[in-house]
Amino acid sequence: MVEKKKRPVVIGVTGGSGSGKTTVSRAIFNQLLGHSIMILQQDSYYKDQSHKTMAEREETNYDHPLAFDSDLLLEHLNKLLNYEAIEKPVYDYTKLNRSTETVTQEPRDVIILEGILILDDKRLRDLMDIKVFVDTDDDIRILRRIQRDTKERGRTLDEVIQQYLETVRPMYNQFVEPSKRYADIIVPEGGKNQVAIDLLTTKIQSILVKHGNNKVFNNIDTTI
Ligand SMILES: Nc1ncnc2c1ncn2[C@@H]1O[C@H](COP(=O)(O)OP(=O)(O)O)[C@@H](O)[C@H]1O
Ligand SMILES: Nc1ccn([C@@H]2O[C@H](COP(=O)(O)O)[C@@H](O)[C@H]2O)c(=O)n1
Repeated sequence: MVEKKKRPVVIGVTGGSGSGKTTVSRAIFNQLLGHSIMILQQDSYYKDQSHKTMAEREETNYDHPLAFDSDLLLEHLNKLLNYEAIEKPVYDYTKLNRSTETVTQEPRDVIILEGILILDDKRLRDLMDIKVFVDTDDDIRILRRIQRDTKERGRTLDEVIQQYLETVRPMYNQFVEPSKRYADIIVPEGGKNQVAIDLLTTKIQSILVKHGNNKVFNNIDTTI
């Protein structure tokens, strides 16, 4: 009998900033802990800005597709699909730049690709087995963002509001929300939507079997 070539399963999780993408991705990750699984965040692939001054970096539109090194992300995703390890970039929010360090990411059977603009890029979309859009009202998302950016990213309320009005909201309307049409599943209530998480994990397990990955692995590396 000819043995089927194994192929990892790719789940794309998108939605606006603060919608609950990370929470949903972690919920799926935790529910599939027995499998070989990883989360790849689009945020790690913000373009290198070493040639820019700090003032110039503050001017960057971080919600536009051109802010990301999508070619590198695509190259890495293709490597992971071939069961090759990647040197994942590390983003440093304090420097508004990619760090000089990289992290070795070993391939896994389940790849959760998470980020605001992953469904906007057809090349990435075409590699996904399941496309998920986490749908959360704008007012909830901005409130979450204010909390996160003032507590964890050292930004003032005025800065958060200005960035939201100048780039986050218009880019969401132009690129993120329209990408919802490509989603297989739209998840309201994000990580708290246990029915959606259960349905997704069951579907992932059935695709794993179809892709020749019917073994349950011990998760050696649980770093995200
Ligand atoms: N369904 C939910 N109910 C309440 N709080 C939530 C829910 N989903 C996410 N959060 C909280 O909202 C914040 C943003 O969620 P996160 O998953 O990081 O969003 P994203 O990755 O889309 O920016 C986090 O503090 C998280 O704990
Ligand atoms: N230097 C940066 C880089 C990114 N952002 C914001 O992050 C958001 C995406 O991440 P989420 O976890 O919130 O989805 C995006 O909306 C960028 O505006 C930033 O503020 N500064």
